[in-house]
Amino acid sequence: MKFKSPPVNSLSLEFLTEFSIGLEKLENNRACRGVIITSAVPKIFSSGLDITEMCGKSVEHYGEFWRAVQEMWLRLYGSNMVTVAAVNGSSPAGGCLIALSCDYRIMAENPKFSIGLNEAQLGIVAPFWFKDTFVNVVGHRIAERSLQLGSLHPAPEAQRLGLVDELVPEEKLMEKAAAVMAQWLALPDHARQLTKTMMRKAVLDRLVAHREEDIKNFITFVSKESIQKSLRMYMEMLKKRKS
Ligand SMILES: CC/C=C\C/C=C\C/C=C\CC/C=C/CC(=O)SCCNC(=O)CCNC(=O)[C@H](O)C(C)(C)COP(=O)(O)OP(=O)(O)OC[C@H]1O[C@@H](n2cnc3c(N)ncnc32)[C@H](O)[C@@H]1OP(=O)(O)O
Repeated sequence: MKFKSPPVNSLSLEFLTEFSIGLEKLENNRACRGVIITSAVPKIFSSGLDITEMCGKSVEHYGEFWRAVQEMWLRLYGSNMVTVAAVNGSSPAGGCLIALSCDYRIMAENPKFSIGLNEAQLGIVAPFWFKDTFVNVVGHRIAERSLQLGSLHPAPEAQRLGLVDELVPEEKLMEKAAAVMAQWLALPDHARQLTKTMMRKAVLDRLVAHREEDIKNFITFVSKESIQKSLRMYMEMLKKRKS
């Protein structure tokens, strides 16, 4: 799957819906045992959740948007397929969540590309299931420091921390992703799938059990004037940085 929503592959409601439908189709296709996720937009894997979806919209819209974010994660993190992220550009916040939800992460070895859960920098809080996914990849201490600081880690640092599994030159990224996929697909599906479920079930079940509460929390949180102000200021900062 190649993300192609210029300029920055931000995860809008429409993008998330299409992504989830795409994953569902592949999941239901018995001929498909694995998926490599990458981007067709130069230098950007995904800029994370589309901030405009969280600014100045109705309570109903926030609820629909957050349900779509949850749905995408439940499908990807809970997928029976082998999932490999070929991270060919920067990948903050929700973009990082997508990579973290895969079975294996390969990143282009460009120090200008960064990845991480930077929510704290926007004045917002990564939800518990973002945090759980992160902890499952890098461990508690690294996740705690990185989340509190809202760190975006340049590719070499991301590899040192275990946030990505390996770095390769950008031109070799897809070749390497295909080799990793072949290695993972060499195992019997049932054994690999049951193992994956065993490792991820508790974290998936926790969101399933608290899904409606999580949506309510998101709506309450994002509707606060102080949070709206932080998000607006962040968008302005992005625009200023450009000019
Ligand atoms: C106690 C707690 C209780 C309850 C909690 C419950 C819920 C939790 C609540 C909230 C959690 C919400 C979780 C959010 C996770 C996220 O994903 S937030 C998004 C974070 N993303 C970012 O910080 C990335 C921001 N973007 C960038 O850093 C750069 O744009 C990037 C490095 C990706 C690319 O740089 P560059 O190539 O230079 O491009 P530009 O910066 O010029 O951007 C081009 C245009 O795109 C717009 N844009 C960029 N990112 C986004 C985005 N994420 N959403 C919307 N729009 C974006 C940018 O403004 C430019 O627009 P313009 O051309 O100026 O119109």
